[in-house]
Amino acid sequence: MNSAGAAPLSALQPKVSGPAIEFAGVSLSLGRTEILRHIDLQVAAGDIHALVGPNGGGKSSLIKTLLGQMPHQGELRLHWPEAPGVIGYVPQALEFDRGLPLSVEDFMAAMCQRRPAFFGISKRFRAAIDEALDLVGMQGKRKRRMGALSGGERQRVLLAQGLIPTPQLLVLDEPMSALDEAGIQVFERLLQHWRAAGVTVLWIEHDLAAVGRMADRVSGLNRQILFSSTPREALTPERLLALFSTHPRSTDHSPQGQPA
Ligand SMILES: Nc1ncnc2c1ncn2[C@@H]1O[C@H](COP(=O)(O)OP(=O)(O)OP(=O)(O)O)[C@@H](O)[C@H]1O
Repeated sequence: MNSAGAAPLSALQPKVSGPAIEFAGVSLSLGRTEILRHIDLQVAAGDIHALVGPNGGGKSSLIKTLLGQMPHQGELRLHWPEAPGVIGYVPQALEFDRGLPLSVEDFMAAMCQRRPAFFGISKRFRAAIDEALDLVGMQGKRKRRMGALSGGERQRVLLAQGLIPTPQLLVLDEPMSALDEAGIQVFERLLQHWRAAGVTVLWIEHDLAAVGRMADRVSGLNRQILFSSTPREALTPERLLALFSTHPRSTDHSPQGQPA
C-alpha cells in the first residue's frame, strides 16, 4: 500500500497497443438543437488525449458518439493496430439507491462477467477484480453497498471496472470530479500506467492543471473543435478565453490545431 491507499501496479498487466481515433466532419443534432458541428479530430494511438470545454459544450456527446450511442453524420474511424480490441468506459457518475443490496464486489462481477452477479465472482475474473480493487484502494470496502459509498469511493469503483478486461481504448468522462487528494494520486498513477502500457485514453476533464500535468494532447470543444495541440500550446489565456466565452468562435481551423 502507498500513501494513496492503493496497491502498487502489477507488472503482469500486458502491454497493449491502443487504436488511433479519427473524427472527420462529425456532426450531431438532437431535435432542432445542434450539439456538435463538423468535428475534425485525430487522437493518436497510445496518447492520453484530454477534451476540455465549457458545460454543455458537447464533450459527453462526443464520446457517446464514439461509443455508438448517438446518431451522427460524418465519419468516425478507429484504426486498430490488429483486430478490434477492448474499449473501456468510465462514466461521469452512477447513482445507486442507498438501500439497493448491491455490494462493490457484486457490482464488479455484474460489470465484468456474463455469469449473473448473485452467483458470485467467477473464477476467471477473481484475480483481475482483486487487483483492480487493490489498484484503486477499495479492497477493504468490497463488501459495502454501492449506495452507501461516498462519491469519491464510488468514482474509484467506476475506475476499477474500467480496468477489466484490460482495455486498448479507455474513455473517461470526468473521472476526477469526486476524488480527494489520495484518489487523485491513484488516478494519476493509473494514467501513467496506461501510458506505459500503450492504451489510448480519451479523457474529459475540467481540471486544467491536471490536464497540463498529464495529457499528451488537449482539444478544446465548444460545439466545434477550437484547438487541438500540446497542453503547453493549448492552455494559454487567449485560447481558454475563446473556449469558455459564451459564443463559440473558431480560433483555429486546422484539424490538429497547429498553433497560430
Ligand atoms: N439526449 C439529449 N437530448 C437533447 N439535448 C441533449 C441530449 N444530450 C445532451 N443534450 C444537450 O447537448 C448539449 C451538450 O451536452 P453534453 O453533456 O455533451 O455537454 P458536456 O460538454 O459534456 O457538458 P458538461 O461539461 O456540463 O458535462 C447540452 O446543451 C445538452 O443539454
